[in-house]
Amino acid sequence: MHHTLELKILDARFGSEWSLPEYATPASAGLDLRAALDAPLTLQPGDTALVPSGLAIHVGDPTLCAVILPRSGLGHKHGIVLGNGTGLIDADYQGPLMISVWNRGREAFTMQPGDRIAQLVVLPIVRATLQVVEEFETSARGAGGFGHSGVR
Ligand SMILES: O=c1ccn([C@H]2C[C@H](O)[C@@H](COP(=O)(O)OP(=O)(O)OP(=O)(O)O)O2)c(=O)[nH]1
Ligand SMILES: [Mg+2]
Repeated sequence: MHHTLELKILDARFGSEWSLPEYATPASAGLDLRAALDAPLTLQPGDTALVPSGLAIHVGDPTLCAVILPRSGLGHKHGIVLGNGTGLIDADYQGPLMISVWNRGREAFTMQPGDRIAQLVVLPIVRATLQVVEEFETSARGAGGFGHSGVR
């Protein structure tokens, strides 16, 4: 599936110092987002900062959304993940794309302006109509959950 994503450049360093987000390989799902910072920013363990991406996107199509996800290497090796777990970008959002960066690790971490700190993924969305019922049709799982089937 392909979508043309409208993008506004909010930070003039894109196009000169920094390249725009791009897919690293022909089958990559994520577009890396940069920290559009004016100066290096150090996050102490446990700290969170709302970092501008320097970009705005308009997904437009209500059957799509975008999500901001951690980068694996930063998340696993340095504990740099997202303060909101996953950032959900609604298809009608047109404001600045912001990245909530959380240092869940045990050591301070410094971001430099332009560092690729998270990634953007465009996903299909099913919008549901809620239908109130008294009973559900019986399913194989029923109400079992939260590990009720054990680990082996
Ligand atoms: O990591 C994120 C998460 C959200 N957003 C923007 C896009 C999204 O469409 C909007 C609202 O996000 P969400 O609905 O998750 O936050 P909320 O706390 O419910 O705010 P609102 O009351 O504006 O919906 O904020 C970002 O820029 N970065
Ligand atoms: Mg909301």
